[in-house]
Amino acid sequence: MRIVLSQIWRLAVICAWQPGGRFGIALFAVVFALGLVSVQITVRLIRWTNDFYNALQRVDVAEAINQIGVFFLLVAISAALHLASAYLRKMLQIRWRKVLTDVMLGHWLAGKAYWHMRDRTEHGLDNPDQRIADDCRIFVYRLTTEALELITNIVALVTYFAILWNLSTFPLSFQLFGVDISIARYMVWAAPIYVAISSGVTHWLGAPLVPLNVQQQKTEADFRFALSRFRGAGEQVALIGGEAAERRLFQQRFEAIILNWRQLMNREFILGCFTRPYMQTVLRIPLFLALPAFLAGRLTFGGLMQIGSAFQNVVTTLSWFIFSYRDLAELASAAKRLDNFREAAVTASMTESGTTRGKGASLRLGNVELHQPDGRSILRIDGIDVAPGETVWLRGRSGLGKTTLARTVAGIWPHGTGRIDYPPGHLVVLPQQAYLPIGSVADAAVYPADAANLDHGDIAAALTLVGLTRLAAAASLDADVSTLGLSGGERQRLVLARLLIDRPDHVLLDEATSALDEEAEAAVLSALRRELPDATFVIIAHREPKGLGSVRTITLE
Ligand SMILES: Nc1ncnc2c1ncn2[C@@H]1O[C@H](COP(=O)(O)OP(=O)(O)OP(=O)(O)O)[C@@H](O)[C@H]1O
Repeated sequence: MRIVLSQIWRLAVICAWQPGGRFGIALFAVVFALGLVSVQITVRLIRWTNDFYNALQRVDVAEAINQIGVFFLLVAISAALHLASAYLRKMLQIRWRKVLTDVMLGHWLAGKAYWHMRDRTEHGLDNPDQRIADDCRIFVYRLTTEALELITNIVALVTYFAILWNLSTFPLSFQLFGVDISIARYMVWAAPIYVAISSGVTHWLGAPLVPLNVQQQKTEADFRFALSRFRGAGEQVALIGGEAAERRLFQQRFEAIILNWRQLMNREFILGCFTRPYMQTVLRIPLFLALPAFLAGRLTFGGLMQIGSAFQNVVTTLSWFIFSYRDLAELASAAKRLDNFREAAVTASMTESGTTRGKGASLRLGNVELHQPDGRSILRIDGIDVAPGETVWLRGRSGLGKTTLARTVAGIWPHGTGRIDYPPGHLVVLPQQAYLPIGSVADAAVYPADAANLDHGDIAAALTLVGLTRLAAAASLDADVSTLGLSGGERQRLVLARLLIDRPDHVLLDEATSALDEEAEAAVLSALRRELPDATFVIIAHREPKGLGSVRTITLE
């Protein structure tokens, strides 16, 4: 329980204290104040019950009509308060959700945490996209709703209790085994005892809902991930005829949803067997309890209805925990997943590389040894020195560790030892898989820069130089790149065009031209060399790169 509360607290502090979130505190306060006014309206309604029913008992028509007017006025104020409160609460929710989402995105992207966490599927770390999109929404919605209700209910409780205390002046007197027993103000004591026992039972029955909710979110996300991954790999699956295998996977993942869903619905059913009858009895029990006093003539009819109404308010306010158990369970599970995710992202963003990185006159690797995450050795390099402006071809058998070396030079592979020195200037590493972002051809050609800040004439010229003349036309630059059906080679050319716009000082290409035929590769590489005459080129490839002038070959073993 303490852990859950501290998780909720940490996330709530993020929502409220980050820039942009503080105005939310003011909104929270206003909604809370509206809640207090609503409590006063309810108090007035309790008094109205007395006035109205006593008027009925006296058959006082004028007073009864007057009270009906008062009733409509109170209802109108109550409705206005409710609408204003709901509106402001939604403003608060979207504001805090934005803050929380921004913070989570920041943690995920900082220090390339998203990359270090990519294979982690422990509790709360799976499907980070869902953590950010869904859990931030659920958490903020539940937090604002439940926290406001909790605070308002505490204040309301004190108010209703005071009313009940003042009204319950009569004792309950009965005989037990010949002994006279009299319980003063028994209506006041009955309410909390009744609710305390019921809350205990609710918690006992509902506790398994928290882990079941966590698991439900996970299974849903796993299913959605399988579907979206399939969508992205449509061509490969279609070519190989993998529909049946994919279907099996979808079914497996959906079975997991069903399995957990059944447990969840059983548990909710068990809990409902208690809370549902409870909700209905709560409204009747006060009348039964106050009946002895009414029958003994200690209460008027209006007094009976008034005390019933006050008791009902105390019990329903105290019962907030019981009625909200399912929502509180959802809040707790969203907080748990988000807090675990946040912690893991912060830790991942601080992942330290085993290799020492420094500055030097050339790109120099000294005694570099690369490992797999479990510590097994991949590749050892005694020394490689690449002078600025030089062109080097790194070759080695498949699976030797060339891509891992490229990742190490790029600074994202942490498992290794040794030292790497970097010359002054800007280094760009391009992998074999050409990544095209969501957006236009121009966006893809300048990624990660913003196409809006660049001259489209320069972008068109770069595309022409890498052989993508058909994309260089103004209309094509604005076309959605995902709709063009670009071939593997065209995608690689598009990515290589970025070098002509970005103009880095040092370039490391990890099989970034592997989808081009030799002639096309030579044409693109010679265009790159011509346009970037002073740049260093390190090419990882299985065949010798042509078009770059004199090339030094280093064979890795
Ligand atoms: N994230 C990872 N976790 C565990 N092992 C990994 C990981 N990435 C790479 N490896 C292992 O490291 C070894 C080297 O892989 P790498 O991709 O660097 O080879 P490569 O020389 O680029 O191969 P190829 O020429 O086939 O592209 C392989 O045995 C691979 O399985």
